[in-house]
Amino acid sequence: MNLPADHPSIPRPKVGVLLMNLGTPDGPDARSVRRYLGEFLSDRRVVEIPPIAWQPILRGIILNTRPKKSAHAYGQVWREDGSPLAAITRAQAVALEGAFGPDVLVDWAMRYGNPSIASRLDAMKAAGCERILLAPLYPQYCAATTATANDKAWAHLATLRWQPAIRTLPPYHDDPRYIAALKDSVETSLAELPFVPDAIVASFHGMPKRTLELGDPYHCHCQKTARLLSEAMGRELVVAFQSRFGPAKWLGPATDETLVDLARSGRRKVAIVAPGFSADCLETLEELAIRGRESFLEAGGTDFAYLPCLNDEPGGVAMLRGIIATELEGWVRLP
Ligand SMILES: C=CC1=C(C)c2cc3[nH]c(cc4nc(cc5[nH]c(cc1n2)c(C)c5CCC(=O)O)C(CCC(=O)O)=C4C)c(C)c3C=C
Ligand SMILES: [Fe+2]
Ligand SMILES: [Fe+2]
Repeated sequence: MNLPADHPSIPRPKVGVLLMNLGTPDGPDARSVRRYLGEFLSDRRVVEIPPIAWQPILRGIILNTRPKKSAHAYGQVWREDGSPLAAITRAQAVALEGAFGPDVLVDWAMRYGNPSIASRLDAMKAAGCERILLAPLYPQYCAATTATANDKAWAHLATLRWQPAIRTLPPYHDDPRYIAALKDSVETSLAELPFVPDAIVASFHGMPKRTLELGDPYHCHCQKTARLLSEAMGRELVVAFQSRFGPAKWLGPATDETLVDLARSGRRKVAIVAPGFSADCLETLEELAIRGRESFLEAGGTDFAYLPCLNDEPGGVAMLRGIIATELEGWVRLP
């Protein structure tokens, strides 16, 4: 007798879905930020300078100057339930609990800091998960984000005698469900504004230009997301790249300079959205919504609005449910 693979009499092992995001300090204080930045900026996927040259600069200069400044910035956006990035990623995991049926556990982890990827993989194994979907929550693939999150999981799996089966969530920069969720979210936010923007900026996190030249698809993925979102909305979007770090040449145009140029060229009412971030975080809430606003208004702009990320809003959660369900095919019977 040949039973179909999804026959109800065939027992199914438990499945884990691990949402992974970048990471964040444990507190908005210089000590915690120093520990976090030390781990983050020592990752060779993030700073591609040989350690012999980079570590003295990192330990001797950056970790002695940046933590105080960054801690102040984190303090401006910290919430009762912690760092926005961690709190929102946790809320996304909670919102997805039960979404794939009783045999699928959903949990979350951070590439740097806590909760660590290793500790959550261990918890999933202890709960009986024999199959795990690693889900780096980056719509656009970048070696400095997607690949390093997966690397960290592989490194832990390398220590296990009995490994679970593993799949990874591919980048979803051009998935129609992601583009539709972005369009709905942006249009809903725009409808609530007290002004009609002259320009809408789509700001993506930057990266060194050299990584594009070395073949990282991140820049192309960002451009494609922006094009598809612009087509879906039937409106022009101004693409820019934020969060420049260090002296090397980064992808451009830079968001801060773009905002100033827009104000000076007479586009005085601007809305800005950050489609590359699945959750609001320091880079959106402080760099865009606070500092971006200041520099735009100082340059002569009159109205500025930061439009939130998809976060744990129903549209964003439904999109995550859809793209994750696609990857679970054959592993679970979806409710
Ligand atoms: C969304 C994609 C991201 C890419 C690509 C990325 C690349 C990248 N980032 C740095 C340096 C820093 N990034 C920082 C914060 C930060 N970066 C991302 C996402 C991407 N980074 C997020 C979501 C966050 C926010 C974290 C939070 O806690 O809210 C910071 C730390 C903040 C600070 O001290 O100002 C640094 C530094 C590099 C070098 C890089 C290279 C490819
Ligand atoms: Fe970053
Ligand atoms: Fe920043």
